Amino acid sequence: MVFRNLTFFYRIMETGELDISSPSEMTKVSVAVRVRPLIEREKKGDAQIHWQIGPQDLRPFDPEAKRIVPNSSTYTYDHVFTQSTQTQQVYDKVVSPIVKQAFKGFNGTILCYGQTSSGKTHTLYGSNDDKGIILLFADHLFQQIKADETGRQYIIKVGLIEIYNEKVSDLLNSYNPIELQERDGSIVPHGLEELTVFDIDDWKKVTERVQRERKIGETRMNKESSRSHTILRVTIESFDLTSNGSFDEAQENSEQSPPLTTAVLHFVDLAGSEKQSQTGAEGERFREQVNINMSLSVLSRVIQQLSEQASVSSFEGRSSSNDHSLAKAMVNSMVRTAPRPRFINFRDSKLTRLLQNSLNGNAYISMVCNVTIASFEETKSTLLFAQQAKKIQIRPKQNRFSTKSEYDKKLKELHWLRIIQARYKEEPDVRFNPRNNVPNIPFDFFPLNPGIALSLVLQDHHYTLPKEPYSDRANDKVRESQSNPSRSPLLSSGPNKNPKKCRGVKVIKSIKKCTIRKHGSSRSKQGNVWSRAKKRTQKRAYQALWGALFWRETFKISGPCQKSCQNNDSTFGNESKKGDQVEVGYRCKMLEEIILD
Ligand SMILES: Nc1ncnc2c1ncn2[C@@H]1O[C@H](COP(=O)(O)OP(=O)(O)OP(=O)(O)O)[C@@H](O)[C@H]1O
Repeated sequence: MVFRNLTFFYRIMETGELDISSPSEMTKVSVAVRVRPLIEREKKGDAQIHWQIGPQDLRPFDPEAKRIVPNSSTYTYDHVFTQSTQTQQVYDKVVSPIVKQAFKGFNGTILCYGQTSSGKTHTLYGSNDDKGIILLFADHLFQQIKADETGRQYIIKVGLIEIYNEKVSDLLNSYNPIELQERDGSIVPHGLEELTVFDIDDWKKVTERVQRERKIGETRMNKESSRSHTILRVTIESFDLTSNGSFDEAQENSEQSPPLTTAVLHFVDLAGSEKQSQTGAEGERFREQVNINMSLSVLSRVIQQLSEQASVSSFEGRSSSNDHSLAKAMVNSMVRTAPRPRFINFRDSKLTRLLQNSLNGNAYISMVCNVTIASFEETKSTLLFAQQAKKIQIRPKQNRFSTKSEYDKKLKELHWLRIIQARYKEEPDVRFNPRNNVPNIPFDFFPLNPGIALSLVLQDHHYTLPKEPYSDRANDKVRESQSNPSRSPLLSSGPNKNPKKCRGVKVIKSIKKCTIRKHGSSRSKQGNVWSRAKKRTQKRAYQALWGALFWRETFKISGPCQKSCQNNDSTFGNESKKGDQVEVGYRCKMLEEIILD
């Protein structure tokens, strides 16, 4: 045990890298400090140098005496990046190990922290001559997917959450409000609509939107200061389709590659803490500043509580592995007297509530603390925060799914997405400039809600799936399974053991009805709620209209339904010929599932 720990320790000392090769081990948050170059404002103001940068540390520097402050503390971190470092180097050391783990189903969080104008946004979003982490991540992600020769399939979804004045909203979807709900002990952003991205071009379109929609404002310290915290949430789902869609066969290989894993990555761009005297904020800017500072001080408190908790549990860990009774008694008495926080104040701000799952240990965390050597107090405060964060212990778990129904559900989603992708590939403009008299539909109306789209398209008709909707290696498997219904992951075959009522035709809505439908109408008579509800309705109608056109082209109309399922009392499949049985069963099943969604 001692030997293993020592090896682990030396590996960190040698490489300076976070070791996340053995996921069951408790590990620590990886903390890096990035020093930005002096900016125009500082150069003009004859800024003085207050910090000396070492290979892995920073020390206070006396600009008058031109030497390190005697007897001062040394602040040491996993990595220290100097003014000349490009973000690519930051990415390789800090983010890349987390992304590699995400491909195996482990969550990750990359958090940029620092005072206002210290370089957080630059690190995440970059500039013309220095690509930011978000774009470097996308390159890495799609390269890795392309290079995967195991036949695994991936679904990538992106959402953008903004916390502005303690209000949480969906930045890519008309600022719809997001509610933070607790489900099975995890915090879920309820109401967040994630976009599916298929390639790097999609990704660039999303990040352009992010840059446009982020709330920025000018202060004395920064011309483009973030006025909100933004969290880019990326979900990577990966499937093993090598077993021809058969869950049992996939399970057999599950040790090396589980049939279905999912990982959530958060890229957090925090607004920087600010002093009113420095920024000169007034009115709305001042209100924003108060909220930013409040949520950051809660974050600091939470980080401190978690680090105290980690010290207590490491005492406990040592005491249990030590057999010497006197030493054990001493350590136990220290543990009893050590300050153990009764609870962690996650609920005190929306930011900490949203990051609760990650900070609580179920995610690999890397923090990039941005500083400038031109300021003493602000940089010291960031360095102290980073020291606390270093102590937090984490033990992420692999998110793997093990039930057949979860697997089948995901396969079906993958199938739908592939159809959309194939359609989109043939005609890239269709996603952004749909034709057929539909005015410009903003990007966030995609991917369309298949339930609404189908409900419109299927009003009078039944449709058959195109025979060859797409062509690539993994999709051949799906096609193969379609031609062999007994192995199909998507279609039900043979006599239906649990016949259900066909509800498809009954619940279909017309476009008109959909347009006038009001969401949240129970509270709709009061001010904002009404207009928000109206906005959503309008969006949904657009979505539906466009969806109808989209699907009408994708699916072939096979004429009005002549089959027994048109009658609401009948059960699907029972009275059809053998050849029809699968088709009708699938159609009805799909309708029922999607419309009730
Ligand atoms: N590594 C860097 N190289 C070159 N310029 C940088 C670097 N980091 C930051 N800057 C410049 O410093 C200024 C402030 O950076 P940025 O807006 O990223 O700060 P911030 O921490 O996000 O500030 P705020 O909290 O106010 O939003 C910008 O002009 C940016 O271009």
